[in-house]
Amino acid sequence: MKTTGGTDDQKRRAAEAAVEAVEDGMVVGLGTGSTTAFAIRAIGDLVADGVDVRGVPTSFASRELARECDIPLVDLDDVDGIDVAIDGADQVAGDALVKGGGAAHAREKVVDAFADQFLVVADPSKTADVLSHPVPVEVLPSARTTVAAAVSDLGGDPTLRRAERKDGPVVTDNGNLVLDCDFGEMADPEALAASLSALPGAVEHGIFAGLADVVYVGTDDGVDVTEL
Ligand SMILES: O=C[C@H](O)[C@H](O)[C@H](O)COP(=O)(O)O
Repeated sequence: MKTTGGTDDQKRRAAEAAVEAVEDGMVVGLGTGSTTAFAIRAIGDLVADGVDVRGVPTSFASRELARECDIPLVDLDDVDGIDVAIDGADQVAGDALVKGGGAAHAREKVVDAFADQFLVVADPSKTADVLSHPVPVEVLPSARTTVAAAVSDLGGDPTLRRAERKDGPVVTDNGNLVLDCDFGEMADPEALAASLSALPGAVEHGIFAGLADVVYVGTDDGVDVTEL
């Protein structure tokens, strides 16, 4: 699993604070990543204590971890709604996020946007005044070059994400490729998000603008909570 600049204690504090919002009978969206992993483990502890929670995983990795933690799982098709989704971020600036460092952002966006409450868990290395983290864009394999050209036209610098332990590209859980697109500082993330969403062959991008309800940032001695 990808690691980031924050410490495990910071991530755990943020995750455990967010899990306090999980109540008996809830359907919970299970995000992806090293920070959310602490939340999934804490939800597993609730389940072990007899709390009735059903999880909707956002990736192969979150499904696997939730299974290890004996969290009952359901598909999105099987539920009328999601009460709370808990998910990490690669960068947070106000109510806008960049996600997809683990290439899970397409399914994450479906689950996080559908939830009544989307709780973001992060550490201080993720916070910024303005988003500048490269934006992952999941693309159909056949659209790699056309989307890359369109991203360049939008002022971005696209790089095909390569696997670390395989000679070739990262392939998402949906069988697609990822272009990491560096736009520098994004003055208007919502407008950029709309432009990326309009590109033929771009399945989903990692800008989550206006979706989060609460951001929990774990620090060395507590948690900073921002309600949006
Ligand atoms: O695709 C992965 C997700 O969007 C993650 O939630 C994001 O990359 C943050 O992961 P981490 O908590 O490991 O920094």
